[in-house]
Amino acid sequence: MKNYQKYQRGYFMPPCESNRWVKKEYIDKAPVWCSVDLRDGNQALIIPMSLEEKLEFFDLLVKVGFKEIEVGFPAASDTEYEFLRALIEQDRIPDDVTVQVLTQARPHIIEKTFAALEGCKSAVVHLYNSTSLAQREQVFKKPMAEIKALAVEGAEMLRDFAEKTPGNFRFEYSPESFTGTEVEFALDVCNAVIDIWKPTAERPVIINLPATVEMSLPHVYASQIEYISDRLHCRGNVQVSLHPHNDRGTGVADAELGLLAGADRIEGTLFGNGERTGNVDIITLAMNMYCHGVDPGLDFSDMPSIQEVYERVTRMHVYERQPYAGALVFAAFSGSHQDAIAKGMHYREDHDPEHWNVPYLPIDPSDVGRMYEADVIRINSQSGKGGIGYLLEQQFGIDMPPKMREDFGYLIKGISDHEHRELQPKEIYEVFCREYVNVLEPCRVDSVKFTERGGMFAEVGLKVNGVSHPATAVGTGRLDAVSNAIKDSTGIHYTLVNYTEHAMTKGSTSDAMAYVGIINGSGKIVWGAGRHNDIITASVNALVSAINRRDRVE
Ligand SMILES: CC(=O)SCCNC(=O)CCNC(=O)[C@H](O)C(C)(C)COP(=O)(O)OP(=O)(O)OC[C@H]1O[C@@H](n2cnc3c(N)ncnc32)[C@H](O)[C@@H]1OP(=O)(O)O
Ligand SMILES: CC(C)C(=O)C(=O)O
Repeated sequence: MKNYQKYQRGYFMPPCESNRWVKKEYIDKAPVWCSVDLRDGNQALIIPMSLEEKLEFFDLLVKVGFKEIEVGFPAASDTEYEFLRALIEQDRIPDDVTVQVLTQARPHIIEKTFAALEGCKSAVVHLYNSTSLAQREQVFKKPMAEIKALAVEGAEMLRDFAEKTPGNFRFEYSPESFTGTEVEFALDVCNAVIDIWKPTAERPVIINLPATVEMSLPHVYASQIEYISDRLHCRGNVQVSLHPHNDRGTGVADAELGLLAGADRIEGTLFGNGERTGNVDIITLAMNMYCHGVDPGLDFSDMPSIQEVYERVTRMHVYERQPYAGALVFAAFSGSHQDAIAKGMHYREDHDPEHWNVPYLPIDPSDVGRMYEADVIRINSQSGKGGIGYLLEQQFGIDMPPKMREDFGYLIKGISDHEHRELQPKEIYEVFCREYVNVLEPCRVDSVKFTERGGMFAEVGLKVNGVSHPATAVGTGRLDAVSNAIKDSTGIHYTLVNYTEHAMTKGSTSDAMAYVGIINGSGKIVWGAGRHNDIITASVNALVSAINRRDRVE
């Protein structure tokens, strides 16, 4: 990367300190949200949305709860124009939703914009012109005064057209390329526009300060916002709006620090679609507030359907690691994360079900329509006993003793490692059943009869390789008696060290599951499990399974 000297910082710091925002800790109330998916998002697509697709997306935005929606640039194309006409003529704009349209400061474009708005009950008309040093020098080739005049003339045209067009119109002005504009100049232009529009409490004006291209660290942007916000004319009747892009990957930080710096409103898109690296992702912003306990005023509780519509109509793909929405953002493959999540979920159930504080999961996946079963604990060679055991417990009601979880964990990791793939819960369950449960060859017990004779006496109908080995013995309990009988009759050496059992809680079954651990001839612990609707049979099967598996563990 030898060409770095080609670049220089192109932003402008405010002329005096503006950093009160630093002392604020978090965003304590939702801003006014404006979706620009149908305009900025749309103008960045390889194939812009069709009219039908825009209608479907509009309905989705309304459902999510947006009250301000930039529906397009009606002078740009027939589709943009017709889309706004369809919204108006088909009466598809709910009373509590305001549509917004974008226009350049050019008479024929403004005229066409107002023509498209005919019959619209209320709208925000959004005027922009670029004010940056680079655009003044290279694109418009005009000095500051002429650029300001362009804004002023545009503002006057909007005012005049609004006066003669029926409807309730509010105005928005963007000094486009704000981040490359001298801050005092941006302020001067914005104030000149405000002076023309004369905002009132009933008809406030929006001043939108876009990070058209992100050029600085987010704290610089925040300082610029605070400087301007403090000095705007009629500030009480002006909404300061932000429109961050994401060129440096810090669009969300721009928006958040900008809100701390005094902004009232955010323009952005779902999943951060938009020009180049995109507009700020409103889902991330809203969910960041949500997980600080602040109501964002937007509803993302059915993220999978939102994503489905978005991907279909934009032909974009939601990245697997996209905050709050990506397919993998709640997934834990690694053992220590899974273990902590499993323990955290149990802790929550037992101690504080009202609140969420589960390690590694900043929000409860079910709040955005994601499933614990499918989305959280996922098994591959990085996984551990905690997660694997938790998965079997949650999905199949298998609650192994801790030491057996370890044994099974290594078995599953090994399979995933050798096959080099993720294992699905059902496969894991099948391995568990195949490997441990009711392993009844070469030994099997077909019948047991217990009587009390100075201890528990067992008569065991034992078969080894299909040959009957009737056996009897006394023990301290039923399982001990059966175990002694098997040992005496077969000469197999082992020590029974662990026994647990539980009723199966998943599925419509009255089965019991029993687990037995024995120490084999090499001094290693070997596990077996037994499943049956009779608890004694389940426990005998668990013992026999462990005995039959004893040579599998070296
Ligand atoms: C940062 C943003 O996202 S801004 C929004 C950008 N979005 C879009 O541009 C999508 C929609 N745009 C379009 O469809 C077209 O550009 C139209 C219909 C608006 C205009 O089309 P055309 O006039 O054919 O072409 P074009 O956009 O190249 O016009 C450039 C001219 O407009 C001027 N211009 C550009 N922006 C503005 C503005 N905001 N206000 C006034 N004049 C402007 C340029 O200086 C240039 O002037 P010149 O003809 O004297 O050289
Ligand atoms: C029109 C303006 C707000 C814009 O889209 C931008 O600056 O990115």
